Amino acid sequence: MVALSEDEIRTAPKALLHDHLDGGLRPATVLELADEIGHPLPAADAGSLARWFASAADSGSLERYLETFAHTVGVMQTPAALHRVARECALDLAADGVVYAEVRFAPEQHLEAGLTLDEVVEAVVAGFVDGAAEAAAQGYQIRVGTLLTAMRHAARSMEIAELAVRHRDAGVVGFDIAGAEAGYPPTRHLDAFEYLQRENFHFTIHAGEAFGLPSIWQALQWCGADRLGHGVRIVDDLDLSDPDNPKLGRLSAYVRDKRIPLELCPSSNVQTGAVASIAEHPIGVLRDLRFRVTVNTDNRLMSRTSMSREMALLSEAFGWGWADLQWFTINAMKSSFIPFDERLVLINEVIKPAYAKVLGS
Ligand SMILES: O=c1[nH]cnc2c1ncn2[C@@H]1O[C@H](CO)[C@@H](O)[C@H]1O
Ligand SMILES: [Zn+2]
Repeated sequence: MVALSEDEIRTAPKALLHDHLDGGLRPATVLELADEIGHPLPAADAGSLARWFASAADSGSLERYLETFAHTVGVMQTPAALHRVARECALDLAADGVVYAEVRFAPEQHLEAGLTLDEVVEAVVAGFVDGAAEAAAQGYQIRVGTLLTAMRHAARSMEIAELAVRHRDAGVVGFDIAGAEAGYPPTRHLDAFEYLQRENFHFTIHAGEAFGLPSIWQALQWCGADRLGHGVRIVDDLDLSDPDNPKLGRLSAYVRDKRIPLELCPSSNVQTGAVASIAEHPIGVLRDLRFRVTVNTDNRLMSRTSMSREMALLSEAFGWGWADLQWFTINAMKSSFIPFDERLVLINEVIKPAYAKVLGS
């Protein structure tokens, strides 16, 4: 089968659950914002800056990959800058054919110029709303939900969880923890997760990316995560020695039985060394075993990618076609943090009719 191209995939509706606001800036915007505040950058034009982000992030280590965020977070410190980045994010995702996106960022990293946590959230949510409205005027439909992230090495998760709940009726649909995984287990933030559960709120946890099964187990069985950010190391709990008879361990069986969504991010995993190549990415076996797999971008700037590109890479590596892409898209919608009836509208009125056309039925 001929692989689907990025251009073909761009025309189909897609849903994205794992995308970092501070990992998706346009290179030209980083340059302009840095210029305004005198933030020193490692490159002087948009082309070289784009290459710098990609190659610096290509380090094989999550810790070194994360160092590149100093140059995006550094220029996102005012309401105007936050609004601009969020607005452009909505526009860029919409132009890529993304109809539903949950975009995350860590408010605690945007306080350097004196903003309050609430002001940071308000600027970002307003940027998403304005970007989505502009996209609609250009003929692209997109809905963007905001996830608030707490940094796992820091100690503000309870405050950020309360911030998320405070803004739940104004665009914030979930909570997350991110940052270096090794040495910072999810249980460090147990009070925040228990609070969110009492509030009937939704959260995902970055787990099973740079560290393995214990992190996934804690995220689910101690913290009660609704989804796993990455979760790719769940393959360590599969016995694939007999290809005709794959065996699931207790944890991987639980993840599959409970339909726990895996927010897989193929290109990001190759850059941080979590997997060797797209072709060897466990998404192939996880999809075959019918885990609740979703495809995501993680950081479009650092990976020079988009939803269409991630799906094109997978189509090429695994021979996947429109039916597979529809399955990933519906999986993502089913796993989203917006209300059930709103998910159904997107699935039945936007996603299924568009795929029915390309599938020729
Ligand atoms: O793949 C990842 N794993 C863990 N942390 C990440 C990843 N990508 C980005 N961030 C972290 O999340 C923060 C908020 O968006 C970013 O500033 C970055 O430090
Ligand atoms: Zn991430």
